[in-house]
Amino acid sequence: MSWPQGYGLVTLESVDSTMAEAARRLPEARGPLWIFAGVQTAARGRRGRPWANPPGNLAATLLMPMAEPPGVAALRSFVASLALLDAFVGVTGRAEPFALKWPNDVLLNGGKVAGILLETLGGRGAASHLAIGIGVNLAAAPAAEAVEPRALRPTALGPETGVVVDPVDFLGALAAAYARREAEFAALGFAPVRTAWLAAAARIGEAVTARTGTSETTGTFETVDPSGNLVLRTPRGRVAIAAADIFF
Ligand SMILES: O=C(O)CCCC[C@@H]1SC[C@@H]2NC(=O)N[C@@H]21
Repeated sequence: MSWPQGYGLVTLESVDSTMAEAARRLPEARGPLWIFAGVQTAARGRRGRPWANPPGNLAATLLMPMAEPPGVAALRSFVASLALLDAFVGVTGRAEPFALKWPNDVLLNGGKVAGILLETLGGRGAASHLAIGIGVNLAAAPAAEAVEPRALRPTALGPETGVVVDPVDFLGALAAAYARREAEFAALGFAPVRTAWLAAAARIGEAVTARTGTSETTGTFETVDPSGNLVLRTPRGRVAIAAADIFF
């Protein structure tokens, strides 16, 4: 495995959550650090949901120093989802079964194969680090009944494609892809990331529903704007949504 220069790596057999481990390692964190675990006993997903982590799946968090304002740093969820897409294409040799779902899920044949959880950490007043947690269903997916009623069907790379990948090998592909995408983001900003993300986006031009805690908005998925917001065309006009769960 060729590991990207400047990125540290911690490998753990078992941990509660690589997100919790990232928070514990914050005091001694210097540059970007990947934290990989073979097993997680208390993995968490977006919006406080539990995340199933059977053995053979990838669980990792990238702890990144964060120099920009939170809104810009958060665009790394698009950087990370593109890196995941690159890694999937690299290990399978196929691009067409994969797509990206706003804000940062990766789909395989329309099912969810990977999720990303972004958290800010540290600092007094302003956060000093970003923790990018990545879970990939390589070997097994949770049962459909284990996810929310309208959520996408979970799927896993091995059972769906016949491509069996060891989590450590996948991490190598992901870390290399992330380093390339991060370098592009640092040099050129969000524009090329946005263009590449939109080229792989699921359901552009189709009706989707965005659910925030209290309300739902249904509209045609037009684009993702230069701030990373989801843009829906609705009977009331165009609506830009910063954070929501999307249902197809
Ligand atoms: O809800 C989602 O789609 C995001 C899932 C993120 C899961 C990963 S697994 C590695 C890291 N550790 C955690 O506890 N969660 C993230």
